Amino acid sequence: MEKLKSIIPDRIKRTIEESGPEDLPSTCSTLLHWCLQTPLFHKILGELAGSDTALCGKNMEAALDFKRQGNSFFTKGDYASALHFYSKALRLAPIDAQDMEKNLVATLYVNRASSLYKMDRLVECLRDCNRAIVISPSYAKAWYRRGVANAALGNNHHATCDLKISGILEPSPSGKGHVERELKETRDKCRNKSSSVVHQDGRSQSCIDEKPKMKLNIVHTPTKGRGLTTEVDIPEATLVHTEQPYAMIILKRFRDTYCHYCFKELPVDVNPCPSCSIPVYCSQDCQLRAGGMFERNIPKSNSIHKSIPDELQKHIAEVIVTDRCKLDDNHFAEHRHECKGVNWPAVLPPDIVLAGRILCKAKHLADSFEHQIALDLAHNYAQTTPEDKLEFHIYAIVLLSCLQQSHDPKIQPDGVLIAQLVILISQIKVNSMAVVHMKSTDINVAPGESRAGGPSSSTLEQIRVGQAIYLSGSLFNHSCQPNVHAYFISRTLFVRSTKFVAAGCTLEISYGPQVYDFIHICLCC
Ligand SMILES: C[S@@+](CC[C@H](N)C(=O)[O-])C[C@H]1O[C@@H](n2cnc3c(N)ncnc32)[C@H](O)[C@@H]1O
Repeated sequence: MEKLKSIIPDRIKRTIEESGPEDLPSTCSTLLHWCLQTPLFHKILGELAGSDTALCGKNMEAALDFKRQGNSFFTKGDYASALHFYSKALRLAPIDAQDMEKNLVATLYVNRASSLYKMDRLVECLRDCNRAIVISPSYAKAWYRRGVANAALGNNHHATCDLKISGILEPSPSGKGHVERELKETRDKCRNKSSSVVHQDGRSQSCIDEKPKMKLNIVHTPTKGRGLTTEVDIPEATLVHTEQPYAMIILKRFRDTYCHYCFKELPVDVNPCPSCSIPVYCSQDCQLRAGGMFERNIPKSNSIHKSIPDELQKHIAEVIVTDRCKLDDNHFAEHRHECKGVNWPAVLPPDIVLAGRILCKAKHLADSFEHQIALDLAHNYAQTTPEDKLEFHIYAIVLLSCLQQSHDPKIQPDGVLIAQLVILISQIKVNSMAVVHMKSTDINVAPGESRAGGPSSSTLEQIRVGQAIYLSGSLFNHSCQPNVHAYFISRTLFVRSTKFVAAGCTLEISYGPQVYDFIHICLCC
């Protein structure tokens, strides 16, 4: 990109660097025209959006190689390393690929479930069994592993059903004998103990249902543009605002450790995107919310095996449904347009990929690219540095061209659309919030000094996991002596008062220690 920037003719650079918002359709159109005639632009576009250079797609050979390494560690009893390699294989395995006669992804989930079982991670083991069963409901080994894990958890009724199904589906006589023995043991245990059901999906219910009781009003302030107030007095520690993001993106360095949808730390049984190798999620639920439903030929439970009795068919249907979340019709799957295996979603800066998400969401809501994509947010394009103006232009053209090539050929980059995208990028710079999560790390001091059975102390660290646009939340202005504090739980923004705020006072957060791109006005500064 730097190379492309360096060969832009000076006269085009100058008009862009001196441009105001009203000049954008013309400057964007001029730069687009130059790009389209420049071989380097087409080369860059080919690398970012071309299918022959796509590195972020699925890769059967690499997946099989990781699977072999996983199997080798499993055989040696190194279950943590086996789990690591099965997860790597899952990230690359094509969803419909067969490995011998079984679906490769389902096999990998069962192999990983076996490692998790050995590591005594039974809830995670059950989740992986469920994932395998959703993909291959007639996979005897998946039902067997599920039965054994349920038995270990004391879910005796589920264990018995799982093992009975496994026994019916298992083709080999020795395998059937093995299942029979396990079933007998489980039945014996059932006789001696009462059954307790341990939650199988391990998804925690959200504890974030608190809603603010007041309405926020938009006011025009003399020095800071629009701001927010309320008509009532606000006691200290009152929740004044909650909001879901309009669009959100994880930062590059947290791609392997945090869920790309809910931004929580990843569990050991990560869920990869079924269609590309970039995002990983903490659950099937998050994966579906981010990527939408990938239609596959999942057999109806009653067609799995004719000799399975009705009560077990019911059990199969319940298991298959466990991992499906309900999405409303208007739900926008924010990663869907990015998962074609091409490189741009992994390579372009998060700000720009976020702009792509907003653009595609606007298209999804309006069902067209012809409608305005601009959001009702402040921007400061006029005050932007000349270098940034040039950069916004280049990225806007590159992003639109990538989307046209890899997502929707109906997108036609022209001066007007590119100008809207340049403004959108400026709005993201001014309004996007750093999504910060707290992480506690246990610290053990010298061995003799630590308390028995636990760490001697822990530190609480703020981790900036991602970046998001909250349409109302971005109306909070900055103060060095703020009266409200913004924090995040998963994707939700919460704003709470830190002191008593009298009715009519503007509610202001601290944007944090940074170099502000506006003339910073505070009573205290
Ligand atoms: C996230 S927006 C806040 C909402 C904005 N005032 C509006 O009208 O949409 C950030 C912008 O608000 C203005 N702003 C916020 N706090 C300010 C402050 N303490 N001093 C001056 N301008 C401020 C700046 O223009 C800044 O770029």
